[in-house]
Amino acid sequence: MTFADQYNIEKTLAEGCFAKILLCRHRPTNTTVVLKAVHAELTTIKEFQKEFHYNYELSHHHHILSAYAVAFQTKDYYVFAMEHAPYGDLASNIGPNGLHETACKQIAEQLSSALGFMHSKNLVHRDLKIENVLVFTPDFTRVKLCDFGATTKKGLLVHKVKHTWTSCVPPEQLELIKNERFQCLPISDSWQFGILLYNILTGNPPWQSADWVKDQAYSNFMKYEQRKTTKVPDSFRRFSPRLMRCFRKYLTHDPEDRCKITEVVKYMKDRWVECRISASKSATLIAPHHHDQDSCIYLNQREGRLSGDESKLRFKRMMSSYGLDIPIDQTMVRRRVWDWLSTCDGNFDPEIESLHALDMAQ
Ligand SMILES: Nc1ncnc2c1ncn2[C@@H]1O[C@H](COP(=O)(O)OP(=O)(O)OP(=O)(O)O)[C@@H](O)[C@H]1O
Repeated sequence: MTFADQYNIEKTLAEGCFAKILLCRHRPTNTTVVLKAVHAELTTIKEFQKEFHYNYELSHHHHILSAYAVAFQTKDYYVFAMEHAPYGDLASNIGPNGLHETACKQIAEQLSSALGFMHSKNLVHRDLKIENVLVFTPDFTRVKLCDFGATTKKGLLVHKVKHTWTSCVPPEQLELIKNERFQCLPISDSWQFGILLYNILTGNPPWQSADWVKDQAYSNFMKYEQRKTTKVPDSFRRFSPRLMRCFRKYLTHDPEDRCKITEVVKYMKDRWVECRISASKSATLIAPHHHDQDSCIYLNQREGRLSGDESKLRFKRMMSSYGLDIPIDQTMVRRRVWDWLSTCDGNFDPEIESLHALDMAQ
């Protein structure tokens, strides 16, 4: 058939090398659907049927994208229909500094449930990344796993997934030579889950590739994970010891030691991100006693990407959003910030902290 027989194409949501994702209105039922149109030249009908079949059969899980019982072929495409995710994918929802801890916990819980369900059916997703998680509510209380193009039965021999980020490839697969096949196992999803968790918490993957020879960030983490050093890698220093324990289990270099996908549920009641103020060399760790995580601020972040002027501007904007408008009475500001910080932590000692950030506002 042709698209025009039954569908009005309203928008192209995404277009990759292999497929187009189209937002459409199905005229006979007047419903909005998304059509995944896979280039017939670039895939086999068997591969298309496999993706559609897995997606459709897994659809009844609350956190797996629903595919409808609709598949057809046009001149150029194999097509199947699915529900529309109104807020797009996770990649387009994460800012440069990642998401709030509460949102990350919700996402982690939902995805571990979806992947745990797949693993219970002896299926491995194999392409878990932020682009393959769709958002249904703006507060992330409903997200769903999508793209079952690489999904494979546990134990089958497979090639590496093509067209994915190197940061998502588990170390045991990086080490393979070209075209070498390996056994498909659920622990590769566990690895990708660990990477995704870091990615949503910080806005970036933890390293470029899990190659301990070429990638310093990975090599640092691997030494820590294998207890060759107690030094927490810089890029993980914002996390609590409990979350570090969890990361160690997901991102273990040796696949045999890697945890099951659902391990993360054991860490839901723990604090994940610690509140650090690294304004001076004697940076104090401030762990608020209450659970209002919005009160966590990172002043003068080590990884800060802003130039001095941008930081000043941003800081001024932040102060004015708290009612401290410019021109600022610095003594007054300092006193109010001290007061606020001491309510966060009884141990806070204003003598020790220089709060360099305040000087930036001057
Ligand atoms: N049902 C949907 N609702 C809204 N957006 C969607 C939907 N399905 C897919 N998308 C968007 O389209 C993008 C690509 O979808 P999908 O991963 O299924 O295609 P793909 O060609 O297999 O991609 P790739 O091979 O690059 O992983 C998603 O990252 C998402 O942004």
